[in-house]
Amino acid sequence: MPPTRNRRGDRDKTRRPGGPRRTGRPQDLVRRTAFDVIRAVETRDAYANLLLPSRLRDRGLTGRDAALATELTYGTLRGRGTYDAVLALCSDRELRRIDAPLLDVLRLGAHQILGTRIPPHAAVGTAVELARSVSGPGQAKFANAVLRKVAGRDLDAWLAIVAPPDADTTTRLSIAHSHPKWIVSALRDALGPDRDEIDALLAADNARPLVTLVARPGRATLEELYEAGAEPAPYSPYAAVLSEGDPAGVAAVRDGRAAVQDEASQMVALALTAAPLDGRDSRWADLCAGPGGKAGLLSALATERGARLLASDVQPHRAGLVVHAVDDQSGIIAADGTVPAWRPGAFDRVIVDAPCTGLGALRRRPEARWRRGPGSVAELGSLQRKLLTNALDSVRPGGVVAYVTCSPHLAETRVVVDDVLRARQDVERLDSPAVLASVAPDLTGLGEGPYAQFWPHRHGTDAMFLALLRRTD
Ligand SMILES: C[S@@+](CC[C@H](N)C(=O)[O-])C[C@H]1O[C@@H](n2cnc3c(N)ncnc32)[C@H](O)[C@@H]1O
Repeated sequence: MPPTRNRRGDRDKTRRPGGPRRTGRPQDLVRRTAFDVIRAVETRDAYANLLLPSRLRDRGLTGRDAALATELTYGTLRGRGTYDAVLALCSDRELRRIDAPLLDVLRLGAHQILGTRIPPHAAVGTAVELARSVSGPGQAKFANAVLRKVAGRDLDAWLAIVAPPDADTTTRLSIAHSHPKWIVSALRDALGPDRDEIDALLAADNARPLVTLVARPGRATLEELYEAGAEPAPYSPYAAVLSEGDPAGVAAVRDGRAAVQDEASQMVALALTAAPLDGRDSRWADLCAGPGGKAGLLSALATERGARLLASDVQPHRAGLVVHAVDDQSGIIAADGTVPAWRPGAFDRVIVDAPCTGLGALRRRPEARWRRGPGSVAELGSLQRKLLTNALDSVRPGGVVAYVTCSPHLAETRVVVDDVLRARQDVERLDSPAVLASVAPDLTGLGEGPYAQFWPHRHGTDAMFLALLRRTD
Protein backbone atom coordinates (compact mmCIF):
# COMPACT_ATOMS: atom_id res chain seq x y z
CA MET A 1 0.00 0.00 0.00
CA PRO A 2 1.33 3.44 -0.83
CA PRO A 3 1.33 5.50 2.33
CA THR A 4 4.42 5.60 4.43
CA ARG A 5 3.23 6.24 7.91
CA ASN A 6 4.71 9.37 9.30
CA ARG A 7 4.93 11.09 12.62
CA ARG A 8 2.72 14.04 13.09
CA GLY A 9 4.60 17.28 12.77
CA ASP A 10 2.25 20.16 12.98
CA ARG A 11 4.06 22.92 14.80
CA ASP A 12 5.10 25.93 12.87
CA LYS A 13 7.54 28.31 14.47
CA THR A 14 8.99 29.75 11.31
CA ARG A 15 6.96 32.60 10.05
CA ARG A 16 8.48 34.44 7.17
CA PRO A 17 7.41 38.04 6.96
CA GLY A 18 7.17 37.92 3.16
CA GLY A 19 5.31 34.59 2.90
CA PRO A 20 1.57 34.09 2.47
CA ARG A 21 -0.55 34.88 5.52
CA ARG A 22 -1.32 32.00 7.76
CA THR A 23 -5.01 31.28 7.94
CA GLY A 24 -5.66 30.36 11.57
CA ARG A 25 -3.78 27.30 12.76
CA PRO A 26 -0.22 26.79 11.54
CA GLN A 27 -0.86 23.33 10.13
CA ASP A 28 -3.30 24.89 7.67
CA LEU A 29 -0.34 26.29 5.77
CA VAL A 30 1.27 22.84 5.65
CA ARG A 31 -1.87 21.30 4.16
CA ARG A 32 -2.47 24.23 1.88
CA THR A 33 1.06 23.87 0.54
CA ALA A 34 0.58 20.15 -0.12
CA PHE A 35 -2.75 20.92 -1.82
CA ASP A 36 -1.26 23.66 -4.01
CA VAL A 37 1.52 21.37 -5.23
CA ILE A 38 -0.95 18.54 -5.91
CA ARG A 39 -3.10 20.96 -7.93
CA ALA A 40 -0.10 22.22 -9.89
CA VAL A 41 0.83 18.63 -10.73
CA GLU A 42 -2.71 18.08 -11.96
CA THR A 43 -3.31 21.31 -13.85
CA ARG A 44 0.03 22.29 -15.29
CA ASP A 45 2.03 19.08 -15.32
CA ALA A 46 4.35 20.34 -12.57
CA TYR A 47 6.82 17.89 -11.04
CA ALA A 48 6.25 17.57 -7.31
CA ASN A 49 9.92 16.96 -6.55
CA LEU A 50 10.87 20.20 -8.31
CA LEU A 51 8.00 22.43 -7.22
CA LEU A 52 7.65 21.43 -3.58
CA PRO A 53 11.07 22.64 -2.35
CA SER A 54 10.47 26.12 -3.74
CA ARG A 55 6.95 26.29 -2.25
CA LEU A 56 8.35 25.24 1.14
CA ARG A 57 10.98 27.93 0.90
CA ASP A 58 8.53 30.64 -0.18
CA ARG A 59 6.28 29.84 2.74
CA GLY A 60 9.02 29.52 5.30
CA LEU A 61 8.17 25.90 6.11
CA THR A 62 11.11 24.04 7.59
CA GLY A 63 11.83 21.09 9.88
CA ARG A 64 8.82 19.03 10.89
CA ASP A 65 6.40 21.25 8.96
CA ALA A 66 8.36 20.78 5.76
CA ALA A 67 8.56 17.03 6.41
CA LEU A 68 4.81 16.82 6.95
CA ALA A 69 4.04 18.88 3.83
CA THR A 70 6.35 16.61 1.83
CA GLU A 71 4.79 13.44 3.19
CA LEU A 72 1.26 14.70 2.53
CA THR A 73 2.10 15.74 -1.02
CA TYR A 74 3.96 12.59 -2.01
CA GLY A 75 1.65 10.23 -0.12
CA THR A 76 -1.48 11.71 -1.68
CA LEU A 77 -0.05 11.63 -5.20
CA ARG A 78 1.23 8.08 -4.81
CA GLY A 79 -1.83 6.69 -3.12
CA ARG A 80 -4.39 8.20 -5.47
CA GLY A 81 -5.43 4.85 -6.96
CA THR A 82 -6.22 3.35 -3.57
CA TYR A 83 -7.83 6.48 -2.19
CA ASP A 84 -10.06 6.95 -5.24
CA ALA A 85 -11.35 3.40 -4.84
CA VAL A 86 -12.24 4.14 -1.19
CA LEU A 87 -13.68 7.59 -1.94
CA ALA A 88 -15.88 6.12 -4.68
CA LEU A 89 -17.56 3.94 -2.05
CA CYS A 90 -17.97 6.83 0.39
CA SER A 91 -19.37 9.42 -1.99
CA ASP A 92 -22.90 9.56 -3.30
CA ARG A 93 -21.51 11.43 -6.31
CA GLU A 94 -19.41 9.72 -8.95
CA LEU A 95 -15.81 10.89 -8.60
CA ARG A 96 -15.78 12.25 -12.14
CA ARG A 97 -18.65 14.55 -11.18
CA ILE A 98 -16.75 16.09 -8.26
CA ASP A 99 -14.90 19.34 -9.01
CA ALA A 100 -11.23 18.56 -9.54
CA PRO A 101 -9.92 20.80 -6.70
CA LEU A 102 -12.43 19.32 -4.25
CA LEU A 103 -11.49 15.80 -5.31
CA ASP A 104 -7.86 16.62 -4.55
CA VAL A 105 -8.90 17.86 -1.09
CA LEU A 106 -10.71 14.54 -0.55
CA ARG A 107 -7.64 12.59 -1.65
CA LEU A 108 -5.48 14.61 0.70
CA GLY A 109 -7.99 13.96 3.48
CA ALA A 110 -8.12 10.24 2.70
CA HIS A 111 -4.33 10.07 2.83
CA GLN A 112 -4.24 11.77 6.22
CA ILE A 113 -6.90 9.43 7.57
CA LEU A 114 -5.62 6.16 6.11
CA GLY A 115 -1.94 6.74 5.49
CA THR A 116 -0.62 8.78 8.42
CA ARG A 117 -0.73 8.76 12.18
CA ILE A 118 -2.73 11.96 12.30
CA PRO A 119 -5.80 11.24 14.48
CA PRO A 120 -8.81 10.73 12.17
CA HIS A 121 -10.89 13.51 13.73
CA ALA A 122 -8.06 16.00 13.17
CA ALA A 123 -7.51 14.71 9.63
CA VAL A 124 -11.21 15.10 8.80
CA GLY A 125 -11.40 18.52 10.47
CA THR A 126 -8.43 20.01 8.65
CA ALA A 127 -9.52 18.58 5.29
CA VAL A 128 -13.02 20.00 5.73
CA GLU A 129 -11.51 23.41 6.52
CA LEU A 130 -9.46 23.16 3.36
CA ALA A 131 -12.57 22.17 1.37
CA ARG A 132 -14.33 25.24 2.78
CA SER A 133 -11.56 27.58 1.67
CA VAL A 134 -11.20 25.91 -1.74
CA SER A 135 -14.83 25.21 -2.66
CA GLY A 136 -17.11 27.01 -0.17
CA PRO A 137 -19.31 25.93 2.76
CA GLY A 138 -21.71 23.69 0.79
CA GLN A 139 -18.87 21.55 -0.54
CA ALA A 140 -17.30 21.50 2.92
CA LYS A 141 -20.43 19.72 4.18
CA PHE A 142 -20.12 17.19 1.39
CA ALA A 143 -16.41 16.69 2.17
CA ASN A 144 -17.27 16.19 5.83
CA ALA A 145 -19.83 13.49 5.01
CA VAL A 146 -17.45 11.65 2.67
CA LEU A 147 -14.40 11.80 4.91
CA ARG A 148 -16.29 10.73 8.02
CA LYS A 149 -17.24 7.57 6.11
CA VAL A 150 -13.61 7.09 5.09
CA ALA A 151 -12.61 7.40 8.75
CA GLY A 152 -15.07 4.64 9.66
CA ARG A 153 -12.51 1.96 8.76
CA ASP A 154 -8.74 1.67 8.79
CA LEU A 155 -6.71 1.03 5.67
CA ASP A 156 -6.59 -2.76 5.99
CA ALA A 157 -10.35 -2.94 6.41
CA TRP A 158 -10.84 -0.78 3.32
CA LEU A 159 -8.39 -2.87 1.30
CA ALA A 160 -10.34 -6.00 2.14
CA ILE A 161 -13.32 -4.31 0.47
CA VAL A 162 -11.77 -2.45 -2.49
CA ALA A 163 -9.08 -5.03 -3.33
CA PRO A 164 -10.52 -8.34 -2.11
CA PRO A 165 -8.46 -11.52 -2.46
CA ASP A 166 -10.91 -12.98 -4.99
CA ALA A 167 -10.60 -10.01 -7.40
CA ASP A 168 -8.55 -10.63 -10.52
CA THR A 169 -4.86 -10.27 -9.74
CA THR A 170 -4.06 -7.18 -11.81
CA THR A 171 -7.08 -5.27 -10.48
CA ARG A 172 -6.35 -6.24 -6.90
CA LEU A 173 -2.68 -5.26 -7.13
CA SER A 174 -3.52 -2.08 -8.98
CA ILE A 175 -5.87 -0.87 -6.23
CA ALA A 176 -3.96 -2.23 -3.25
CA HIS A 177 -0.65 -0.74 -4.40
CA SER A 178 -2.04 2.25 -6.25
CA HIS A 179 -0.48 1.61 -9.65
CA PRO A 180 -2.40 1.87 -12.95
CA LYS A 181 -3.29 -1.55 -14.28
CA TRP A 182 -1.13 -1.21 -17.40
CA ILE A 183 1.93 -0.63 -15.21
CA VAL A 184 1.13 -3.62 -13.00
CA SER A 185 0.91 -5.79 -16.13
CA ALA A 186 4.12 -4.37 -17.60
CA LEU A 187 6.05 -4.90 -14.36
CA ARG A 188 4.79 -8.47 -14.03
CA ASP A 189 5.93 -9.17 -17.57
CA ALA A 190 9.31 -7.62 -16.85
CA LEU A 191 9.75 -9.79 -13.76
CA GLY A 192 9.23 -12.81 -16.01
CA PRO A 193 9.84 -16.03 -14.09
CA ASP A 194 9.96 -14.02 -10.84
CA ARG A 195 6.51 -12.53 -11.33
CA ASP A 196 5.44 -13.62 -7.85
CA GLU A 197 7.72 -10.82 -6.60
CA ILE A 198 5.26 -8.28 -7.98
CA ASP A 199 3.75 -7.48 -4.56
CA ALA A 200 7.21 -6.69 -3.17
CA LEU A 201 8.09 -4.61 -6.22
CA LEU A 202 4.92 -2.53 -6.09
CA ALA A 203 5.35 -2.01 -2.35
CA ALA A 204 8.96 -0.90 -2.93
CA ASP A 205 7.73 1.62 -5.51
CA ASN A 206 5.67 3.20 -2.75
CA ALA A 207 8.46 3.41 -0.19
CA ARG A 208 10.54 6.52 0.28
CA PRO A 209 13.92 5.93 -1.39
CA LEU A 210 17.09 6.52 0.58
CA VAL A 211 19.28 9.34 -0.66
CA THR A 212 22.39 7.89 -2.29
CA LEU A 213 25.41 10.07 -2.92
CA VAL A 214 28.29 9.59 -5.32
CA ALA A 215 31.79 10.73 -4.43
CA ARG A 216 33.13 11.65 -7.85
CA PRO A 217 36.48 9.87 -8.13
CA GLY A 218 39.51 12.12 -7.79
CA ARG A 219 37.28 14.96 -6.62
CA ALA A 220 35.72 13.72 -3.37
CA THR A 221 36.26 10.75 -1.08
CA LEU A 222 33.87 8.41 0.66
CA GLU A 223 35.51 9.35 3.95
CA GLU A 224 34.39 12.92 3.39
CA LEU A 225 30.82 11.73 2.89
CA TYR A 226 30.97 9.46 5.95
CA GLU A 227 32.18 12.39 8.05
CA ALA A 228 29.13 14.29 6.85
CA GLY A 229 26.88 11.54 8.22
CA ALA A 230 26.55 9.21 5.22
CA GLU A 231 26.98 5.45 5.53
CA PRO A 232 28.48 2.79 3.26
CA ALA A 233 26.34 1.67 0.33
CA PRO A 234 26.27 -1.95 -0.81
CA TYR A 235 27.49 -1.92 -4.42
CA SER A 236 29.15 1.09 -5.97
CA PRO A 237 32.69 1.81 -4.74
CA TYR A 238 31.81 5.50 -4.92
CA ALA A 239 28.39 5.45 -3.21
CA ALA A 240 27.30 6.41 0.29
CA VAL A 241 23.80 6.53 1.75
CA LEU A 242 22.50 9.59 3.53
CA SER A 243 19.65 8.34 5.72
CA GLU A 244 18.95 11.68 7.32
CA GLY A 245 19.60 15.28 6.54
CA ASP A 246 19.71 17.43 3.48
CA PRO A 247 22.30 16.52 0.80
CA ALA A 248 22.78 20.24 0.24
CA GLY A 249 24.25 20.32 3.74
CA VAL A 250 27.17 18.16 2.57
CA ALA A 251 30.10 20.37 1.52
CA ALA A 252 31.26 18.06 -1.29
CA VAL A 253 27.74 18.08 -2.77
CA ARG A 254 27.57 21.86 -2.56
CA ASP A 255 30.92 22.08 -4.40
CA GLY A 256 29.83 19.63 -7.15
CA ARG A 257 32.55 17.14 -6.19
CA ALA A 258 29.84 14.75 -5.00
CA ALA A 259 26.18 14.51 -5.97
CA VAL A 260 22.93 12.71 -5.37
CA GLN A 261 22.88 9.68 -7.68
CA ASP A 262 20.98 6.41 -7.42
CA GLU A 263 23.30 3.45 -6.96
CA ALA A 264 22.05 1.63 -10.08
CA SER A 265 22.75 4.78 -12.09
CA GLN A 266 26.31 4.70 -10.76
CA MET A 267 26.67 0.99 -11.47
CA VAL A 268 25.59 1.14 -15.12
CA ALA A 269 28.08 3.95 -15.76
CA LEU A 270 30.78 1.94 -13.99
CA ALA A 271 29.90 -1.15 -16.05
CA LEU A 272 30.59 0.79 -19.25
CA THR A 273 34.07 1.62 -17.95
CA ALA A 274 34.69 -1.94 -16.67
CA ALA A 275 33.83 -3.79 -19.88
CA PRO A 276 37.08 -5.25 -21.24
CA LEU A 277 38.48 -3.42 -24.25
CA ASP A 278 41.45 -4.08 -26.52
CA GLY A 279 43.35 -1.18 -27.99
CA ARG A 280 42.62 2.52 -27.76
CA ASP A 281 40.53 3.58 -24.79
CA SER A 282 40.66 7.34 -24.72
CA ARG A 283 37.44 8.59 -26.31
CA TRP A 284 34.20 8.21 -24.44
CA ALA A 285 30.77 9.66 -25.21
CA ASP A 286 27.46 10.09 -23.43
CA LEU A 287 24.76 10.68 -26.04
CA CYS A 288 21.92 11.56 -23.62
CA ALA A 289 23.85 13.27 -20.88
CA GLY A 290 21.54 15.87 -19.34
CA PRO A 291 21.38 16.70 -16.50
CA GLY A 292 24.70 14.93 -16.00
CA GLY A 293 24.35 12.20 -13.37
CA LYS A 294 26.18 9.49 -15.29
CA ALA A 295 28.35 11.98 -17.16
CA GLY A 296 29.65 13.33 -13.83
CA LEU A 297 30.92 9.90 -12.81
CA LEU A 298 32.19 9.02 -16.29
CA SER A 299 34.02 12.31 -16.62
CA ALA A 300 35.87 11.80 -13.33
CA LEU A 301 36.83 8.23 -14.29
CA ALA A 302 37.86 9.29 -17.78
CA THR A 303 40.20 11.90 -16.35
CA GLU A 304 41.72 9.35 -13.95
CA ARG A 305 42.34 7.00 -16.88
CA GLY A 306 43.65 9.56 -19.33
CA ALA A 307 40.50 9.46 -21.47
CA ARG A 308 38.16 12.28 -22.45
CA LEU A 309 34.38 12.33 -22.26
CA LEU A 310 32.13 14.09 -24.74
CA ALA A 311 28.74 14.73 -23.12
CA SER A 312 25.88 15.53 -25.44
CA ASP A 313 22.14 16.15 -25.15
CA VAL A 314 19.58 17.30 -27.68
CA GLN A 315 18.16 19.91 -25.33
CA PRO A 316 20.56 22.83 -24.92
CA HIS A 317 19.39 23.63 -21.39
CA ARG A 318 19.87 20.01 -20.31
CA ALA A 319 23.32 19.96 -21.94
CA GLY A 320 23.96 23.18 -20.00
CA LEU A 321 23.23 21.44 -16.70
CA VAL A 322 26.02 18.95 -17.43
CA VAL A 323 28.56 21.75 -16.94
CA HIS A 324 28.01 21.51 -13.19
CA ALA A 325 28.65 17.74 -13.16
CA VAL A 326 31.73 17.19 -15.32
CA ASP A 327 35.30 18.41 -15.02
CA ASP A 328 37.16 20.77 -17.35
CA GLN A 329 38.64 17.95 -19.43
CA SER A 330 35.21 16.96 -20.75
CA GLY A 331 33.50 18.37 -23.80
CA ILE A 332 29.82 19.32 -23.76
CA ILE A 333 27.66 19.82 -26.83
CA ALA A 334 23.97 20.09 -27.67
CA ALA A 335 23.33 17.56 -30.43
CA ASP A 336 20.68 15.14 -31.58
CA GLY A 337 21.96 11.70 -30.63
CA THR A 338 20.05 10.06 -33.48
CA VAL A 339 22.08 11.91 -36.11
CA PRO A 340 25.84 11.42 -36.11
CA ALA A 341 27.57 14.69 -35.14
CA TRP A 342 30.97 12.98 -35.42
CA ARG A 343 32.59 10.54 -37.80
CA PRO A 344 31.53 6.86 -37.55
CA GLY A 345 33.57 4.81 -35.08
CA ALA A 346 34.90 7.93 -33.36
CA PHE A 347 34.55 6.58 -29.81
CA ASP A 348 35.81 3.66 -27.74
CA ARG A 349 33.00 3.67 -25.17
CA VAL A 350 29.53 5.15 -25.58
CA ILE A 351 26.59 5.30 -23.21
CA VAL A 352 23.06 5.95 -24.37
CA ASP A 353 20.81 6.55 -21.38
CA ALA A 354 17.69 6.72 -23.46
CA PRO A 355 14.61 8.83 -22.74
CA CYS A 356 12.03 6.39 -21.40
CA THR A 357 8.80 6.16 -19.41
CA GLY A 358 10.73 6.28 -16.12
CA LEU A 359 8.76 3.32 -14.76
CA GLY A 360 11.90 2.34 -12.89
CA ALA A 361 11.93 5.54 -10.84
CA LEU A 362 8.37 5.64 -9.52
CA ARG A 363 9.71 5.93 -5.96
CA ARG A 364 11.10 9.37 -6.73
CA ARG A 365 8.37 10.74 -8.96
CA PRO A 366 5.10 10.11 -7.19
CA GLU A 367 2.92 11.54 -9.93
CA ALA A 368 4.67 9.85 -12.87
CA ARG A 369 2.53 6.72 -12.79
CA TRP A 370 -0.66 8.72 -13.48
CA ARG A 371 0.86 10.91 -16.13
CA ARG A 372 1.82 8.42 -18.78
CA GLY A 373 -0.29 5.84 -20.54
CA PRO A 374 0.71 2.68 -22.39
CA GLY A 375 0.87 4.74 -25.61
CA SER A 376 3.99 6.53 -24.40
CA VAL A 377 5.96 3.28 -24.56
CA ALA A 378 5.32 2.97 -28.29
CA GLU A 379 6.03 6.67 -28.87
CA LEU A 380 9.46 6.39 -27.25
CA GLY A 381 10.35 3.12 -28.97
CA SER A 382 11.34 4.62 -32.28
CA LEU A 383 13.60 7.23 -30.63
CA GLN A 384 15.23 4.57 -28.45
CA ARG A 385 15.99 2.42 -31.51
CA LYS A 386 17.49 5.35 -33.41
CA LEU A 387 19.65 6.38 -30.46
CA LEU A 388 20.97 2.87 -29.97
CA THR A 389 21.66 2.50 -33.69
CA ASN A 390 23.65 5.73 -33.77
CA ALA A 391 25.50 4.75 -30.58
CA LEU A 392 26.58 1.49 -32.25
CA ASP A 393 27.69 3.38 -35.35
CA SER A 394 29.64 5.78 -33.16
CA VAL A 395 31.96 3.20 -31.58
CA ARG A 396 34.96 1.73 -33.35
CA PRO A 397 35.18 -2.04 -33.96
CA GLY A 398 35.97 -3.53 -30.56
CA GLY A 399 34.34 -0.57 -28.80
CA VAL A 400 31.55 -0.92 -26.25
CA VAL A 401 28.07 0.60 -26.00
CA ALA A 402 25.95 0.69 -22.85
CA TYR A 403 22.23 0.96 -23.59
CA VAL A 404 20.49 2.08 -20.42
CA THR A 405 16.92 2.88 -19.43
CA CYS A 406 15.38 3.83 -16.12
CA SER A 407 12.52 1.52 -16.95
CA PRO A 408 12.18 -2.24 -16.81
CA HIS A 409 9.37 -2.24 -19.42
CA LEU A 410 10.29 -4.97 -21.91
CA ALA A 411 9.29 -2.81 -24.87
CA GLU A 412 11.90 -0.22 -23.82
CA THR A 413 14.60 -2.66 -22.84
CA ARG A 414 15.31 -6.05 -24.35
CA VAL A 415 12.83 -5.64 -27.21
CA VAL A 416 14.59 -2.45 -28.36
CA VAL A 417 18.03 -4.06 -28.16
CA ASP A 418 16.93 -7.29 -29.83
CA ASP A 419 15.20 -5.38 -32.64
CA VAL A 420 18.24 -3.22 -33.36
CA LEU A 421 20.64 -6.16 -33.23
CA ARG A 422 18.47 -8.31 -35.49
CA ALA A 423 19.17 -5.83 -38.28
CA ARG A 424 22.96 -5.95 -37.97
CA GLN A 425 25.72 -8.55 -37.85
CA ASP A 426 28.47 -6.38 -36.35
CA VAL A 427 27.49 -6.47 -32.67
CA GLU A 428 27.86 -8.98 -29.85
CA ARG A 429 26.12 -8.92 -26.51
CA LEU A 430 28.38 -8.86 -23.46
CA ASP A 431 27.40 -10.53 -20.20
CA SER A 432 26.20 -7.43 -18.35
CA PRO A 433 25.57 -9.11 -14.96
CA ALA A 434 29.14 -10.51 -15.07
CA VAL A 435 30.65 -7.11 -15.87
CA LEU A 436 28.62 -5.53 -13.06
CA ALA A 437 29.79 -8.29 -10.70
CA SER A 438 33.39 -7.48 -11.65
CA VAL A 439 32.75 -4.05 -10.10
CA ALA A 440 30.62 -5.25 -7.18
CA PRO A 441 31.06 -8.96 -6.38
CA ASP A 442 28.02 -8.97 -4.05
CA LEU A 443 25.73 -7.75 -6.78
CA THR A 444 23.37 -10.58 -7.78
CA GLY A 445 19.73 -10.90 -8.79
CA LEU A 446 20.17 -9.00 -12.04
CA GLY A 447 18.77 -11.78 -14.23
CA GLU A 448 20.29 -14.53 -16.31
CA GLY A 449 22.09 -12.23 -18.72
CA PRO A 450 23.20 -11.10 -21.17
CA TYR A 451 21.17 -8.08 -20.05
CA ALA A 452 21.00 -6.80 -16.47
CA GLN A 453 17.95 -5.51 -14.66
CA PHE A 454 18.10 -3.75 -11.27
CA TRP A 455 15.03 -3.83 -9.01
CA PRO A 456 13.95 -1.57 -6.13
CA HIS A 457 12.72 -4.50 -4.02
CA ARG A 458 15.94 -6.49 -4.50
CA HIS A 459 18.65 -3.90 -4.72
CA GLY A 460 17.10 -0.82 -3.12
CA THR A 461 17.81 1.05 -6.37
CA ASP A 462 15.79 2.33 -9.29
CA ALA A 463 14.73 -0.38 -11.76
CA MET A 464 17.49 0.40 -14.23
CA PHE A 465 18.22 -1.74 -17.29
CA LEU A 466 21.63 -2.28 -18.88
CA ALA A 467 22.71 -3.94 -22.13
CA LEU A 468 26.44 -3.94 -22.86
CA LEU A 469 27.19 -4.40 -26.55
CA ARG A 470 30.44 -4.69 -28.45
CA ARG A 471 31.05 -3.74 -32.09
CA THR A 472 32.77 -6.67 -33.73
CA ASP A 473 33.78 -5.03 -36.99
C1 LIG B 1 17.15 9.58 -19.05
S1 LIG B 1 17.62 11.19 -19.45
C2 LIG B 1 19.36 11.13 -19.27
C3 LIG B 1 19.83 11.19 -17.85
C4 LIG B 1 21.33 11.38 -17.73
N1 LIG B 1 22.07 10.39 -18.48
C5 LIG B 1 21.79 11.34 -16.30
O1 LIG B 1 22.34 10.32 -15.84
O2 LIG B 1 21.62 12.36 -15.61
C6 LIG B 1 17.43 11.22 -21.18
C7 LIG B 1 18.00 12.45 -21.85
O3 LIG B 1 17.92 12.21 -23.26
C8 LIG B 1 17.77 13.46 -23.88
N2 LIG B 1 17.33 13.23 -25.26
C9 LIG B 1 16.08 13.04 -25.72
N3 LIG B 1 16.09 12.87 -27.06
C10 LIG B 1 17.38 12.96 -27.45
C11 LIG B 1 18.04 12.90 -28.68
N4 LIG B 1 17.37 12.71 -29.84
N5 LIG B 1 19.38 13.06 -28.71
C12 LIG B 1 20.07 13.27 -27.56
N6 LIG B 1 19.49 13.35 -26.37
C13 LIG B 1 18.16 13.19 -26.29
C14 LIG B 1 16.81 14.20 -22.99
O4 LIG B 1 16.92 15.58 -23.19
C15 LIG B 1 17.26 13.75 -21.60
O5 LIG B 1 18.13 14.69 -21.05
